Amino acid sequence: MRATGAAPLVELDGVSVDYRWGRRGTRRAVDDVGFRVEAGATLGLVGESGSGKSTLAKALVGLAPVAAGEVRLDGVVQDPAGRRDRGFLRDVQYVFQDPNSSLNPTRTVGWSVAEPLLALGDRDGRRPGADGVRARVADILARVGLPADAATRYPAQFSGGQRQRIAIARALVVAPRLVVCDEVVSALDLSVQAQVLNLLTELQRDLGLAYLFISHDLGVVEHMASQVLVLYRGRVMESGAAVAVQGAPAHPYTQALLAAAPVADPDRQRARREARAARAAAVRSAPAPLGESCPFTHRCLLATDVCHEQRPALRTSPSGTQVTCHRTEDAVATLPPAVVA
Ligand SMILES: Nc1ncnc2c1ncn2[C@@H]1O[C@H](COP(=O)(O)OP(=O)(O)OP(=O)(O)O)[C@@H](O)[C@H]1O
Repeated sequence: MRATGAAPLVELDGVSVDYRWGRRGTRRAVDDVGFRVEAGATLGLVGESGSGKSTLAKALVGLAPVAAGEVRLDGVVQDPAGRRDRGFLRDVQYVFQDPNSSLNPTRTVGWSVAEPLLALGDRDGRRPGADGVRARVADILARVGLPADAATRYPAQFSGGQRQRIAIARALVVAPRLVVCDEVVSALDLSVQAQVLNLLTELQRDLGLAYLFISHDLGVVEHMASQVLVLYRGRVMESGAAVAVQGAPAHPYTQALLAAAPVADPDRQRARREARAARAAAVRSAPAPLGESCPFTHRCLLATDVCHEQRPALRTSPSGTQVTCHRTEDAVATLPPAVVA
């Protein structure tokens, strides 16, 4: 492991993740993606289901193995196989879409919130005594807006929004510096979503937290993040300041996401047909690799031969974002007024 000077809090550089596919094959879920998150800042990760958002975040925290590239915390390169030391696990916490995945239904809320503190200890590596743990749990539950007696009750006695607050408290009890928020409001009603988003904003202001904020909804991401990274099929489509990506999207995929227009996906239809054929032959094989083309080609109204033949490099778009698109000049020129406004 090595440290580099004046490093960002978290940095991923050219990260790829492969999952096992069939007996011997692998499937690339994230392909050469990089980003950085500075202390106290929020980076939004956006893309439709299956675009690799969670996989990328899991590569950060060591839950998905890194096949290529580097994950760094404070400039220190992390183990590609996923081992993380206690310091990392305190510094970087993960909140999932479903709070039930981190809350034990048979244990009190106080127990679930205290557990990471007991497992990881304080910053000095020591476990606080019983009184210290109780005080910390009470403080953190109050911070997330739960009543004082919440610690003695069970998860089932709370609403979905309150359970997500408990999951956030559980992440915060070890005083992390960055919290991965993975679709944390997707399962909540709209009014409860707004309350939880406001809570996250307040916590960031009060505690100086950084967030990696994951959502399929560009509107929600823009509300939370100053910087945005748009993923599709494991690759970066566009990145930049949230206002620029939202206000003048320079990639046809970002434009489609914003317009929320249902776009036919021949890629998926083809993949389904191939899967059916493979099942029929009782042979499992990896899907055709993306190869040297733009992965959005088959859904893109602007695609030409070059899009099928050459993988677009990351470059600056006319609207100032970073984009991987051969046709970005035309994409920006043809922005519908509703998107530009
Ligand atoms: N453990 C796994 N083994 C094999 N393939 C996986 C695994 N986890 C995810 N994948 C595949 O990797 C790709 C990216 O999945 P990922 O969950 O990262 O996407 P996502 O953008 O977070 O989508 P969602 O919002 O639906 O979770 C998908 O094709 C998915 O099927």
